[in-house]
Amino acid sequence: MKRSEIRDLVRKKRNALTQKEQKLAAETIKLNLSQVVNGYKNAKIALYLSNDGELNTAKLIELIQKDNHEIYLPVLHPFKSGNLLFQKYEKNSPMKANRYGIFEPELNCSHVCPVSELDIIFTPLVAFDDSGNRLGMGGGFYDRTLAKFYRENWQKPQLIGIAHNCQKVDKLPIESWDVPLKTIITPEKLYRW
Ligand SMILES: Nc1nc2c(c(=O)[nH]1)N(C=O)[C@@H](CNc1ccc(C(=O)N[C@@H](CCC(=O)O)C(=O)O)cc1)CN2
Ligand SMILES: Nc1ncnc2c1ncn2[C@@H]1O[C@H](COP(=O)(O)OP(=O)(O)OP(=O)(O)O)[C@@H](O)[C@H]1O
Repeated sequence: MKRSEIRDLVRKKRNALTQKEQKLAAETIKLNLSQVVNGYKNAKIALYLSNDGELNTAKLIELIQKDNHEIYLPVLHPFKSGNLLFQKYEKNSPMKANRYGIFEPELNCSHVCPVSELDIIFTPLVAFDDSGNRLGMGGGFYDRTLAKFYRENWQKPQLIGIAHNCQKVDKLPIESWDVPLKTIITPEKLYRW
């Protein structure tokens, strides 16, 4: 199957999850989330606001904030097209919908954190495979933003994918620019490669 076909198929699957299934997934994944965040103190953690049937991250963000970590959200880069910035998110941060209808903090350069200073980036994904390869929404945003940091034994930030169990496929066709993940959490399992 082509990447675009897998993307369409898995997006349909996750959008077909019922509200009850979504709620259960968001509750169940908390344990695996705690496993990967445990050990960090006052960390800088990038997450994202869910869209398109993604596992709902609202409660996960609250959980992480309660533990005294700082939360950062992706903001579409205003002039470096296809790249992301990560900006601090607090309860009262002014927000606006981006061109995909996803809410992001209103750009304020003094609240932007360089990628190299983030401890963890939780990435959204559409599909993942047995080897930790990741397929996203097709914008190349995370791949482009992380490309300059990616090398063997890269330690920080730790990249962790979040997905529903139904987003796993056997094998993804990979491209040279794909940044693989070493950790993915689903409600069912914590994958490490
Ligand atoms: N929750 C969340 N936030 C995220 C991402 C994500 O995958 N999930 N992104 C991860 O990179 C970036 C946004 N990337 C996105 C890329 C495409 C579409 C999308 O809905 N595409 C439409 C076509 C829209 C159009 O071009 O007008 C579609 O495919 O139906 C959404 C987000 C940054 N923020
Ligand atoms: N490091 C990079 N440099 C330049 N172009 C890139 C880079 N990474 C990805 N792209 C471009 O972005 C486009 C989309 O890539 P791809 O389909 O892999 O995105 P994705 O992983 O699904 O999306 P995302 O990372 O936003 O979740 C491709 O046309 C690719 O050429």
